[in-house]
Amino acid sequence: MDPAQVLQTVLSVIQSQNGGAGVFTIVSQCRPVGPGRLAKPAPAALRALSTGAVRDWARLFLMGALLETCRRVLTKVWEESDELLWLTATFEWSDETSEWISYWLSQRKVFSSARTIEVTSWCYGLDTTTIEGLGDGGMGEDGKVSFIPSLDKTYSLWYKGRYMSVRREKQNEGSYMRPKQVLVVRMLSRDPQLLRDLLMEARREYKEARKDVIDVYVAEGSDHWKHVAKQDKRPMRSVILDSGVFELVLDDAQDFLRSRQWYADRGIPFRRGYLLYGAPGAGKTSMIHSIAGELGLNIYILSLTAMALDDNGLKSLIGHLPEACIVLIEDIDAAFHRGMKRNISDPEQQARLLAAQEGQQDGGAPPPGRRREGAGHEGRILFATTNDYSALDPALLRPGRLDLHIEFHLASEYQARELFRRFYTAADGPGSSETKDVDEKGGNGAVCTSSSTSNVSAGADKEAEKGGPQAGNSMPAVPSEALNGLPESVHSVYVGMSRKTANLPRLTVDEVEELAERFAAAIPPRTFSMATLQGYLMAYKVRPLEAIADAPGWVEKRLQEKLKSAAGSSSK
Ligand SMILES: Nc1ncnc2c1ncn2[C@@H]1O[C@H](COP(=O)(O)OP(=O)(O)OP(=O)(O)O)[C@@H](O)[C@H]1O
Repeated sequence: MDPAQVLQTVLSVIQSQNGGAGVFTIVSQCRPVGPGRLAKPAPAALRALSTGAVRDWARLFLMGALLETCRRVLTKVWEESDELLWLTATFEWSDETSEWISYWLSQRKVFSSARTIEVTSWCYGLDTTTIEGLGDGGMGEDGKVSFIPSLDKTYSLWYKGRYMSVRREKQNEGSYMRPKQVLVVRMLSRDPQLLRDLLMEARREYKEARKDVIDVYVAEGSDHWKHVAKQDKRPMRSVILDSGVFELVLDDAQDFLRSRQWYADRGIPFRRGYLLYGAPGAGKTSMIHSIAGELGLNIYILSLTAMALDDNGLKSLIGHLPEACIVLIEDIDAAFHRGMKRNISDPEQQARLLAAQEGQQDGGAPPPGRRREGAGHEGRILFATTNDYSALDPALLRPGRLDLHIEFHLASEYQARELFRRFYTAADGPGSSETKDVDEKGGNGAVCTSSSTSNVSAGADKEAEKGGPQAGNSMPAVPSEALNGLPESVHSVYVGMSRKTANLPRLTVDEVEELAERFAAAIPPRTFSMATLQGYLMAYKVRPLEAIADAPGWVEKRLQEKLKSAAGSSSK
């Protein structure tokens, strides 16, 4: 028998048993075997449209509709109950708030007991967990590694007696279709205060853990600041400047940060810009880092030469800055010197944008979720540095753009003496106590006139830092003439000191003072940069007496080199 016929028969039987409830129709795709065709398909098709069949279709349809409705109702109820029962907060992974939560988590048991975790030696600005035994394994600073939540993994824990979950996941909502990562925190509670408490607690712990460090970010693309370094705060006293310069800038910046209302009342844009210019290696960058530490602000470095940014890109980057931070543009002359054409259209616009100022004013309102601190502490401070003041576009120098222009000079006698003194004073030794007042000091601080400095080749520093023939920790006998006139105690400290104990010689304050005087007397003022002097002393790390003895020869050699290079460049 034709298989189709067999099937047809079976189905007819089923249909008759069902009283016509289920109707199945088969249209044979097979070619008829015999001369006859498939037994009358037309009645089957007609049967499919019979009253019973229509009723069955309707039933089927109704059942489907019912199921779908149930599904939707349940989903809605679930969503509603979710809203009712849970608190949910989403943190952008690239935002600092995520770091607060990650750090807070890292201090909880959840990470020590988790079976899946992401480990990185890159600290994301965090000192989270130390794994013992990794200290010498090159895994992060002091063997510290960061534990961060794994992607798409949910971590559960209890907060103030409430169940809470944390999940790091990707969302396809990032700009330019880049998926963005978020940290989703959920709490089984109806009290939103709980979430605020968590946030405050996480922030407090995070800030406490980081009170001695600052973060450095660089611009990446037009909408992202990449964390590149975590630095210990540089003590103010380690930057030796002419009297009053550091204090002038620090006081001004502190005053600015406290004056938001003052600016608002007078309709003056809340911004402050400083231009540090002058000799290379004079301490411009060092001062900015130290001031950032004093103000507790992170540094955002904008490299205008390295990035092909147009107006919009720059605005967008500025819009992605936290409201309280330091923006640093190094070598601003390279980006905007006279006559140089950038993508950014007019110089006025350049200056406005370079001031890296209020997002609102430039139309670049900070996106939601950016850090907002107490109103009194908000404010971005711009530092721009240059070695070539005269090359700057006048638009950048107009009043109201970069408010204070501070000139940095080559080392004065005072600076040379202070450098020596601090170099050879043990941090915990007798010389570490309050430094004495020194009579001779440099200029009066902020200078707005043109620079009269001469540049020193950076190569000099490098050579000295490499150590040259004298570098190293070996302790040859100190030339006796270097000891002439020095107190006995000093002799005993240096002569025959073993390599092992040759960390930092113990000298009394007076002894260091005396040596520092002699060093400063050997260095002609305003001739070498502080970086150059530091490089020289590095080669005599634990040999201050030799540093003094060799200084005249070194100065002579350097001066001759300078003369030669000056003659070479003038003959060209
Ligand atoms: N005034 C200073 N006090 C203490 N150290 C200094 C001083 N100036 C320079 N140094 C040391 O010299 C090195 C270079 O200094 P820094 O980068 O701050 O100079 P700079 O003026 O920014 O140079 P450039 O203009 O070339 O960028 C650093 O290691 C720093 O510690």
